Amino acid sequence: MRILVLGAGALGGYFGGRLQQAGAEVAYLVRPRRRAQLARDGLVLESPFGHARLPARTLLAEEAAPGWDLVLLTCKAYDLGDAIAAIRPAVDARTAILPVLNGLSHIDRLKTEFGAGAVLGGLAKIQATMAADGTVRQLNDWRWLTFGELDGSMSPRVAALAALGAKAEGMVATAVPDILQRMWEKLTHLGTSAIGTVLLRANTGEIARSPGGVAFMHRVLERNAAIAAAKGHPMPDSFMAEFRALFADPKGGYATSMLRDLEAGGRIEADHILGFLLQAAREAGVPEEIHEAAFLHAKAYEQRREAGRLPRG
Ligand SMILES: NC(=O)C1=CN([C@@H]2O[C@H](COP(=O)(O)OP(=O)(O)OC[C@H]3O[C@@H](n4cnc5c(N)ncnc54)[C@H](OP(=O)(O)O)[C@@H]3O)[C@@H](O)[C@H]2O)C=CC1
Ligand SMILES: CC(C)(CO)C(=O)C(=O)O
Repeated sequence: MRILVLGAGALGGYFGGRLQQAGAEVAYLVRPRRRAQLARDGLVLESPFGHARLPARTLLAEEAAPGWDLVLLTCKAYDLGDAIAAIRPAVDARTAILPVLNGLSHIDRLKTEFGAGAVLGGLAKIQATMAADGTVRQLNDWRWLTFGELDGSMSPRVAALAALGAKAEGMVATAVPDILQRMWEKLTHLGTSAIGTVLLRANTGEIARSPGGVAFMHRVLERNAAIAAAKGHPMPDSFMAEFRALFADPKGGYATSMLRDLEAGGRIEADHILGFLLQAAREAGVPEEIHEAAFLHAKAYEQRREAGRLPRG
């Protein structure tokens, strides 16, 4: 399978590297700074499933050309417009586009840009980060890449990707017939985690050990589940039980990529995740004041970051 990975950051580097190890022909569509890093050091993975240093073939946007079975889209939501422009010359009639971004609204945007038939649904349950030196670090044993056709069919192309993923160490690649439901479950999970960890600037264990912390996280979870249900995607009981337990665990050390980005003084996906959920809460008639506070907190952070007034680390 010929795979073009847009971005070689945390998720692009990790899953691209694992698929490359499994035998796929992989190239990374990157910007000049990352290209230089990859040319110098290779793609460096540090992972509980084995470290690796892989040769990485890179392309810049102006070098992109057709001939790919799959584009794995791994940018942050705030880079989606540039990423769409970068992959456009690489997409032809046979190319499937698999986005792993958190959130949901990118799916409609990609359908509008490339046609509904080109776009798969996808989500990643993983905790990974890319260090300043370009090392891609997997932070725990989460390693799930889940994807599917938006119409629910089990097509040859999703079966082929699942078969390739089955050969890869350090990842579990699963094709599912209900990817939109799974994406709503991921948004309910991530949205609750992001609202809690970003608003309170703490991981789930630190929150759970604070007075009222568990009740607060459970309230956010219930509200996000109510939003998803109003959009036609009720959360299964097993999902609610799993996440109630996770948010109640005082020993948990669970944080989000949004908190990591914010603490590093980086850009965050405030509009795409928190703004989307706030709007959805309003549409669903779900009490919105916690969503409003989380979104406002993130937007005020963006103001302060843009003004160069973040504390020096
Ligand atoms: N990290 C995690 O643990 C998880 C992340 N996610 C989601 O996955 C998505 C990706 O996150 P993550 O991998 O952490 O992000 P990163 O910031 O680590 O990686 C994104 C990469 O995309 C590259 N990129 C963006 N635009 C372009 C472009 N136009 N051309 C070439 N490269 C581009 C960036 O390159 P450059 O370095 O040049 O800016 C960057 O390296 C997000 O939506 C996130 O919410 C989901 C689950 C877990
Ligand atoms: C849900 C979670 C926390 C892990 O997959 C995530 O998506 C993120 O950190 O962005």
